[in-house]
Amino acid sequence: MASENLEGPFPSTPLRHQVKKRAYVTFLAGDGDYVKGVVGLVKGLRKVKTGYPLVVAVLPDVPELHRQLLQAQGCIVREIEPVHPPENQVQFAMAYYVINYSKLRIWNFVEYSKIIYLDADIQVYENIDHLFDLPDGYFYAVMDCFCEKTWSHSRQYSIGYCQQCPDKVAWPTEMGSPPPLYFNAGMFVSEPAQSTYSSLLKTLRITPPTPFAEQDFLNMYFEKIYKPIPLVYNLVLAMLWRHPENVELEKVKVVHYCAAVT
Ligand SMILES: O=c1ccn([C@@H]2O[C@H](COP(=O)(O)OP(=O)(O)O)[C@@H](O)[C@H]2O)c(=O)[nH]1
Ligand SMILES: OC[C@H]1O[C@H](O[C@@H]2[C@@H](O)[C@H](O)[C@@H](O)[C@H](O)[C@@H]2O)[C@H](O)[C@@H](O)[C@H]1O
Repeated sequence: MASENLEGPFPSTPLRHQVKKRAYVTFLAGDGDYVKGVVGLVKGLRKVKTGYPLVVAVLPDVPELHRQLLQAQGCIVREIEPVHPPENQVQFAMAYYVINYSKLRIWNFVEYSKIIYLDADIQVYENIDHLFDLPDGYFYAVMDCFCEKTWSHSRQYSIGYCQQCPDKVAWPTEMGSPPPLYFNAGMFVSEPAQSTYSSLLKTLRITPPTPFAEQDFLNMYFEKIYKPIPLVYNLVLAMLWRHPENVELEKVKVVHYCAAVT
């Protein structure tokens, strides 16, 4: 007997009566070790007794064996097509990050009313399901840090300014307004919607790539509705040595083992 589809939505149910669901989402590309990160992520979410599934958005190059491994761990595996930045301009983004534009596909997961996105190099140590109850209509994420060498291309880095300690080196008035608050795109809370998804892709087509690829793009796109949440929800490791005064380790719920340090 075919396994019963318990996932829904069920075609016979009129849309207005379908219960919109919530899910954690991560992104997986290639046949390398990131799949181990996803296994660690789903085990961590299970250990903290989350009430929601983990959906893994996989690019076509993720091997069947890795997909089966993730399904065996209870993940919902959904194949997505890559998203490419505007033609012939990809050189403006750091090559390592271009693959991450494909994260934009998750706004098309419209069977979910709200998602919490987590990179595969993230581990969850305490339950964060309550973030799903944050007010709708905003984009929630943790502020990033500009002090790593990966930021050496930026004005912030050149003058030693960081939003994590805005009083240490003040933004010079002669350089105009300080940059808007900037989030790390390895963890965020957002609401998939067809309108948002279409607008993201349409806007991307006319937006030249920049060093941090989709992270820069998402910061620009969601700037007006971005709401910072405490760093306990996405402790980027570099914060430990760049801004230890901002870290209360015993309160940290989510740790992000960013590329620059792994
Ligand atoms: O080859 C890759 C590169 C990236 N990713 C996914 O994209 C996320 C962001 O990339 P990365 O972790 O390298 O960025 P970081 O936060 O470390 O700068 C990863 O966590 C994975 O979920 C992937 O699956 N395969
Ligand atoms: O494609 C751009 C990426 O930008 C972010 O990673 C960066 C950022 O955190 C910098 O501030 C660090 O200096 C750097 O090491 C780190 O790789 C996101 O975590 C990742 O998911 C992805 O969006």
